[in-house]
Amino acid sequence: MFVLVNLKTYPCDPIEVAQAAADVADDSGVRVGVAPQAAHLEAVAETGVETWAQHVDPIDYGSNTGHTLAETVAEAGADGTLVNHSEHRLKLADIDGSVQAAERAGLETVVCANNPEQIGAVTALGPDAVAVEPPELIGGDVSVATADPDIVTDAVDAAANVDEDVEVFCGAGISSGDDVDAAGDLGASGVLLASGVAKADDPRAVLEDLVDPLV
Ligand SMILES: O=C(CO)COP(=O)(O)O
Repeated sequence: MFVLVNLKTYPCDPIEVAQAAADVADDSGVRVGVAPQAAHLEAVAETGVETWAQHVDPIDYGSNTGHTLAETVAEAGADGTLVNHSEHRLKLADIDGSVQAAERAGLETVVCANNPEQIGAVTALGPDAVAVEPPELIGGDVSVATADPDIVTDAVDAAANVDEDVEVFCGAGISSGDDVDAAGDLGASGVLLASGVAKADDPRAVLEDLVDPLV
């Protein structure tokens, strides 16, 4: 299982979380990544943690203002990028362009989607993974695997029907090792989470609990 922590724009210390995630990954052997804001990518990558961007734009070098270029994200030390997060939704053509830009720059890709139908559509674009995150459960305290297990199993089936090589993650409301375990039982090979770590008083303790069933 891959545990990918999206820091969004929460007012946490990205370096503290990144250092804790790097230590927890080292100690447990579990794959743990951190997705900070673009301005924090370089500092987060310097901790040694697997570092992910929250977004890249469907652009190339040149006359683009206020955009995020995949190559610059990779040079800052990122290993991968989210695309089409529910809080940064793109048109299908732009999701395709962002995935292509990420691949051009050597970044791994996780394309997010709201439901199994969208998972099928974005799987066809050939990312490394897709992630189903029901928007109504994001930021809540009930995990998607508990609140709506069918969404996860249907997403796994929808992706497999299009391309069995594309991994399926799930996210929303995940905050404990039990939630990670339940997601794995439903067929997910990774989880995306944010508030459970970013808003925690002790992010290191939450990270340790998240990986506990995987050790
Ligand atoms: O959007 C998410 C991860 O990208 C999920 O957020 P929460 O973990 O806060 O529900």
